Amino acid sequence: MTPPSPDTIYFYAQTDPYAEFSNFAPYGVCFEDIWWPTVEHYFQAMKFHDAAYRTRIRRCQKPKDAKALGMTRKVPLRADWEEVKDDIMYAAVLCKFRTHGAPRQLLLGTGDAPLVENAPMDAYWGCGPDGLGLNKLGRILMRVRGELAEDAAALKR
Ligand SMILES: Nc1c(N[C@@H]2O[C@H](COP(=O)(O)O)[C@@H](O)[C@H]2O)[nH]c(=O)[nH]c1=O
Repeated sequence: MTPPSPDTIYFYAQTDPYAEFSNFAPYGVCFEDIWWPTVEHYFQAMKFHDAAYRTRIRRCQKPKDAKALGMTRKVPLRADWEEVKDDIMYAAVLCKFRTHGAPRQLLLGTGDAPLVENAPMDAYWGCGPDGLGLNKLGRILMRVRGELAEDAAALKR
């Protein structure tokens, strides 16, 4: 990844600005009539075909607990996870921002600013320890921002 520009917006912890952009933020999503407390709960549960284990993840009090259950390899990971995980994340993040007005307005208000998940240990979804990670979550947020701007423009037509 190229180095960040000066107007880059970083997000990660729930105690930092733009916490609403994190998958740990308390904005639920609904898929197939089932409500998930956060994007993180949904994303972690989708790693597994085991319905009971998915439910266990959904019932976690906190997203960090959902993530911990999702990190286990005692329950088999679905075989196609690496192929489907980006699409699952995109669908969940889009659903979150279409469902909840407050984070949607915050996201639309960032204009064209680059968005980066400042995750120190994650060079896939975030920028990783050296800041040069793939930042897939930030990229998804920028794509979702474009979709939301189109939604808003269509409403005005
Ligand atoms: N925000 C945030 C994290 N980042 C989130 O972790 C998820 C990646 O999970 P996995 O693909 O299983 O490694 C993804 O949703 C990413 O945004 N991790 C944390 O431990 N704490 C946090 O506050």
